[in-house]
Amino acid sequence: SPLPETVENDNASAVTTRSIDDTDANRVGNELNVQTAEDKEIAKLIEADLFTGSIPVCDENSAPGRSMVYCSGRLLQAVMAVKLHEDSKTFVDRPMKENLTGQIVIDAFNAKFPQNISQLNYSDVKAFVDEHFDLEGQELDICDLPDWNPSPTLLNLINDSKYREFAQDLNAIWIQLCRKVNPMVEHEPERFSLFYVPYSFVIPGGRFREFYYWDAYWIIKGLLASNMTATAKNMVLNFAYIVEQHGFIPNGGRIYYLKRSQPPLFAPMVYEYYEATHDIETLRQLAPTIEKEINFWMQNRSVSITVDNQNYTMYQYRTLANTPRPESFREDVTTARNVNNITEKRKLFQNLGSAAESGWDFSSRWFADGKTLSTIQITDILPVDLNAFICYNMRILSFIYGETGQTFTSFRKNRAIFSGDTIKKDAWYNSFRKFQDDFQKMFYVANSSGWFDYNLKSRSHNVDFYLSTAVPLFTQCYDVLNTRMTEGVYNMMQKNGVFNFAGLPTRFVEYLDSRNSFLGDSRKISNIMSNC
Ligand SMILES: OC[C@H]1O[C@H](O[C@H]2O[C@H](CO)[C@@H](O)[C@H](O)[C@H]2O)[C@H](O)[C@@H](O)[C@@H]1O
Repeated sequence: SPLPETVENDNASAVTTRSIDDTDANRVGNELNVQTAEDKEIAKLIEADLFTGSIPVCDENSAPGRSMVYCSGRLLQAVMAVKLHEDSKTFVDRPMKENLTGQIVIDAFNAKFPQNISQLNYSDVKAFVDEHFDLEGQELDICDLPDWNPSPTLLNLINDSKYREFAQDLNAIWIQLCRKVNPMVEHEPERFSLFYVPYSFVIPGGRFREFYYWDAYWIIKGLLASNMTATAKNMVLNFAYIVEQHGFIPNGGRIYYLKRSQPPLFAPMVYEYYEATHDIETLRQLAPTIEKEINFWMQNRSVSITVDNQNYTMYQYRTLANTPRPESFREDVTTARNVNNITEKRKLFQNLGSAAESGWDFSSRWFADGKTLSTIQITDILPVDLNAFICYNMRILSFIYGETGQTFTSFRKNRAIFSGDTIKKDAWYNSFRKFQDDFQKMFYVANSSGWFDYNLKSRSHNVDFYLSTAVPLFTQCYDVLNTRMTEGVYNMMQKNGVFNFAGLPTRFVEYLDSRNSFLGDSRKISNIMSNC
């Protein structure tokens, strides 16, 4: 049966009353040292060789000196087998103590514990980890947001008192969520799973102590509404720094996210920032980095398919990593408990990681049977939302090059010869127009009046309602003059009862496993809808 992920502490308000290193419930783990029959079974599954011949979530190339601690290996397995912490993420967020490196810690661990992982006990592993690791989150400093204002003008102008108070409450949360990476992470990266970034930023909060890629888009929109343009700029510059370091933006700010991203919203972030500030210098500086980021998706997440004799290039959430996610290691191994074949197990781990890349995590949208997590098959799916975001990126890139673009360089045979940015503006616009047409043919199902995911195996659309159907409206990946179509989409949503709630449902389904389920964390997608 599907195993819900740990969700406690998973919201920003959880941080309002505690300090950064007071991570309460996560500390408990298996403290009573009582191993149930199920714990023993899981420990056996965890000790199996899940790494030889696999693609781990990070390795010595991408995370030298610490991949063997945070991404794979016996210590990670031992911590998960004894259930050291209630939340698997806690361990992989703990820095190694001063003067230690991954190799030193692993050598010490292997010397002390040569026996099988499933024979280890909680107290011994806990003593070892406490001796070699600091508490989670200690490498992040709490910071001040110099552009924070307790009473931003724009928010005070909201007429409806409930919305106004809500916006003001939200504004008050920013100061609690400011983090800056401690300089020791830059100087001794081998001790940490955290990435160094140069500027302060706003985190989602709770167990999410680091930056998250797609969260940052909505955080930045909120900051801009609070007139915090300097903080918004810092966040955008951090992402640019990350793209220059890694060639893409990982899911979140830690090395165990190095093999997957999240919905591509870097260009939209910069666009929002530019619309609010008209800071053309920053736009000019960031344009090549934005292009680099979108090229990551084009080179690593595209798929060519032929439908009705027409060739298409579309995009997928699809990590290559095929080992359990370190921050959800126990959970992933448990999900795969009934899968014995190692190839099938790896396929399942790859699908779990790919679902995490979608930002929706474990939506029934990805399940072959619509209800069971272990039937997850996202790598067989072309998702509407991702492709609509790619479409948006192309359009924004054309816009950016239009803004930053100069003039022509010379006249030749009475024709102006354009160079650089102006050519890029046209090239990206042409890509956008072509993709917009292909997108429409690929995803729009006229009988169901909406855009729906396409399954590459069954070669059919999933016409169940999901709020992802609204993303093309937001990114305008359709012919905006076709009002009959957009009215049709609106009526389809109304018929489905989508507007009968205070928020918008992500999906109508009983399977409530994850954060992004029905009326759970539909906040991001709801915001998309309210912007249409
Ligand atoms: O630890 C489990 C998963 O947690 C993250 O996903 C959820 O939180 C993110 C931060 O708020 C959010 O961006 C995402 O939409 C949520 O589903 C993380 O992003 C996952 O990769 C991770 O496996």
